[in-house]
Amino acid sequence: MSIITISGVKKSFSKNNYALKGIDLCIDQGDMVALIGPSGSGKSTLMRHISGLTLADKKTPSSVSVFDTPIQLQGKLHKDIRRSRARIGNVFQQFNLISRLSVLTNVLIGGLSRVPTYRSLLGWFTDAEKQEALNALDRVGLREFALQRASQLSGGQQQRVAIARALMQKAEIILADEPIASLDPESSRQVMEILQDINIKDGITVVVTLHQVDYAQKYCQRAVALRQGEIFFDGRINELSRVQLTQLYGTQQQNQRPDAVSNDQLSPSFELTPA
Ligand SMILES: Nc1ncnc2c1ncn2[C@@H]1O[C@H](COP(=O)(O)OP(=O)(O)OP(=O)(O)O)[C@@H](O)[C@H]1O
Repeated sequence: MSIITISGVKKSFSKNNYALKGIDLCIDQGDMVALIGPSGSGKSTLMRHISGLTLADKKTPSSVSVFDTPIQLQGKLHKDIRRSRARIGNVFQQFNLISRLSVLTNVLIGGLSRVPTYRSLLGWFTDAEKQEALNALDRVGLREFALQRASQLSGGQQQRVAIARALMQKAEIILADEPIASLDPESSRQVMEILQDINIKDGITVVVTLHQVDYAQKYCQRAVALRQGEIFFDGRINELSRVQLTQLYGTQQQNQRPDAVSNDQLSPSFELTPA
């Protein structure tokens, strides 16, 4: 069953310069999808359309829906956007925590949409909510850090707190935009394993943008590859051939960030289907 449906999405930030050139995409409930492609291919822009943080061009008919409820229609936010957003957890490259607050409070904030407004304004949380937040921290292996300030945690730990916050939110979809871009390999592995764990055990749909193709191959079943604002590949990741990867990353070398994967960076350890 399709849980995210994107149809006809075009986005230009300046005249005749399209970041997205008409995207049609369905993502099924329970999928773990890697959104890959060279720097500037439109991955973040597409993710932001799903959460309604960026609006499609108004000139073209387009829609983005989650759970059959529109997020945006023809470039206009839908009136029920708050309800839909409450079901989507966002994990960004920049960890997006409130650094002066404790780890526990940051996780509790994930549940704010479910508590009465007066309690959320006062920051009052029940024992049951605190226990739930501690359980979420357990899932990401950070229970013992609950009372520390978020700013005292490493980048990888902060990213795991952001995932715990999405669990507390009871998000049914997690959109993770470059969650491991600034992390070392060990922290990257931990973050990806946690995303995989909650995808498998909790059935949470995960869409993750990645620069590192090897992480996509290791943790995701499906890849959607963007190139110059268009879908270049959509299918099982083990069907993405080395030739296709060369076509994908070989055409926009001049636009790539230094940390983005390039042809000659493709590690020999990649298990690619022969072309
Ligand atoms: N707010 C913006 N204003 C102007 N141009 C933008 C804006 N956001 C994105 N773009 C442009 O849209 C295109 C797609 O950018 P986007 O960030 O979606 O690509 P990406 O694939 O996520 O890249 P990266 O992997 O480097 O994050 C790029 O040409 C970018 O410069």
